[in-house]
Amino acid sequence: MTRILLTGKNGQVGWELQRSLADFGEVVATDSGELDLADPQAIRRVVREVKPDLIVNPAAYTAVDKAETETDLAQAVNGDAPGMLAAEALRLNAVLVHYSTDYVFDGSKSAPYTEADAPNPQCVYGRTKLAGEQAIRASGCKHLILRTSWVYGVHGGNFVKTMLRLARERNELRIVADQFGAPTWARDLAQSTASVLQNWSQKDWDSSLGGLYHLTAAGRTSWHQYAEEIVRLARQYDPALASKALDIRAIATHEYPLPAKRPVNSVLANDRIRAAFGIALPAWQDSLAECVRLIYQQPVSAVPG
Ligand SMILES: NC(=O)C1=CN([C@@H]2O[C@H](COP(=O)(O)OP(=O)(O)OC[C@H]3O[C@@H](n4cnc5c(N)ncnc54)[C@H](OP(=O)(O)O)[C@@H]3O)[C@@H](O)[C@H]2O)C=CC1
Ligand SMILES: Cc1cn([C@H]2C[C@H](O)[C@@H](COP(=O)(O)OP(=O)(O)O[C@H]3O[C@@H](C)C(=O)[C@@H](O)[C@H]3O)O2)c(=O)[nH]c1=O
Ligand SMILES: [Mg+2]
Repeated sequence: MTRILLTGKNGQVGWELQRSLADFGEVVATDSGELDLADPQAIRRVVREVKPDLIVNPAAYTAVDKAETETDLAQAVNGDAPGMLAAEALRLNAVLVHYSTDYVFDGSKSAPYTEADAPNPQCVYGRTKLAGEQAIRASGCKHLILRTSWVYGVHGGNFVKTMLRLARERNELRIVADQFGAPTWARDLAQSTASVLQNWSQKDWDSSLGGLYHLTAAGRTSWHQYAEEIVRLARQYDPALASKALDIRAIATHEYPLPAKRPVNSVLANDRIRAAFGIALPAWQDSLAECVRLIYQQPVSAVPG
């Protein structure tokens, strides 16, 4: 039986992984109280106690704007902890699965980014996430780094839930229309992580299959077009929204100033993971429709607003 140490069990992806990984092995799921990734001693102690065959690390410091000022904590969790998990994985001959972000790119490329494109992060969050990737690669442990983008889900905070709340509260939304990416459902990520592991284990963890992969929903959109689709879907389920006149205005990035700079284009090409493991995620609109349906299926108290 495979023993799996999971970090960040209450995050969007961590929550979904608790279920998806259960088919693959025995999951020891931890939150930041049980395993504080800002504490190197705790990392060593917990990994040595659990003695996993597999470490799956969706935990991260994900507050993109706050990271601009809380730089040390972001670096500890995103930049340093992955290297320590990797060093412990190497000692145990365990496999490390880690998640990274489209925000490692500067966004100046117009075509989708491949794994071979040079990262050039423009914000602290992106820089610390890149440091985490590099530490894992340098460790020599067997690993997968899955770079994804614009993650949303039923569980946890995300852009979808923010839009559902704002759509109720306001008559006008102002959303940037000049940044492009691929909104990716946490459940799709968790399920494909489990499929990749299943597939890789059947190939006896062939080292040549490890490394860096882009894994996002298919297609591309802007935050503005994404917001329009979220509201369109929500109108089917929310009587208060169904007939409400709502102006969803397209604005430019400079009209919505934020501390952290985001990439203009961060669409990721998924060819490599499809070739290696036969994995391809659905179009972003299809998964979004399913997720919005599930959000409204929750008890009323769980629906934002
Ligand atoms: N969200 C997104 O849009 C994207 C995310 N990613 C990456 O995907 C992965 C999963 O993201 P997502 O699920 O959205 O993240 P969330 O923000 O939903 O969850 C992050 C989790 O990390 C945990 N965490 C934060 N600090 C610590 C700490 N010091 N020690 C232990 N755990 C900690 C949090 O736990 P607690 O609440 O207990 O603090 C939380 O459960 C991350 O690596 C992220 O960088 C990549 C692209 C897009
Ligand atoms: C709430 C809001 C946001 N926006 C803009 C700001 C920003 O450019 C864009 C997205 O805003 P958010 O702050 O929700 O998203 P952001 O925190 O930038 O999301 C990122 O999170 C990290 C963790 C990642 O790894 C990235 O892939 C990405 O998902 O939408 C508006 O234009 N109007 C609004 O009302
Ligand atoms: Mg955010």
